Amino acid sequence: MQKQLMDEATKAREQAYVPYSKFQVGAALLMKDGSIFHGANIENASFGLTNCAERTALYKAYSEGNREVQAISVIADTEQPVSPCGACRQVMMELCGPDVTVYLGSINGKMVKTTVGELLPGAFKAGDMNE
Ligand SMILES: O=c1ccn([C@H]2C[C@H](O)[C@@H](CO)O2)c(=O)[nH]1
Ligand SMILES: [Zn+2]
Repeated sequence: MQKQLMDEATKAREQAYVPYSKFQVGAALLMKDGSIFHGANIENASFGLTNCAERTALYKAYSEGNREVQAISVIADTEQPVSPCGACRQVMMELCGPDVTVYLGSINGKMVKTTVGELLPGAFKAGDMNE
């Protein structure tokens, strides 16, 4: 299962639009109904507008009306398994919750299995806001 989901993320990575960093990242979501969503990083000349692979995949799934994420995989050309940025960790927490499995990989074959909660302990949540 994890190998298959990593393969899906590897496929997604090919669609990265990365004229600035040349750093391709792919993500894949396995939904509870068995369907797969793909995401790649999409950069912009205004660098801050860049969207990471993880958020691309999550926004695609939500936009298509599928909110039931079972597992996430992310892959890039890194020495160690790729580490999602803070923004993606925050979005994963809100859209998936802490218990969803996350597979982080490198194209060199290294992989770690973690969870959204482990990636963002002490996350800020909607319930933290006072009325
Ligand atoms: O987990 C990560 C880390 C980085 N990036 C992208 C953002 C940018 O396009 C490039 C360099 O930061 O990699 C992702 O998509 N996901
Ligand atoms: Zn990110």
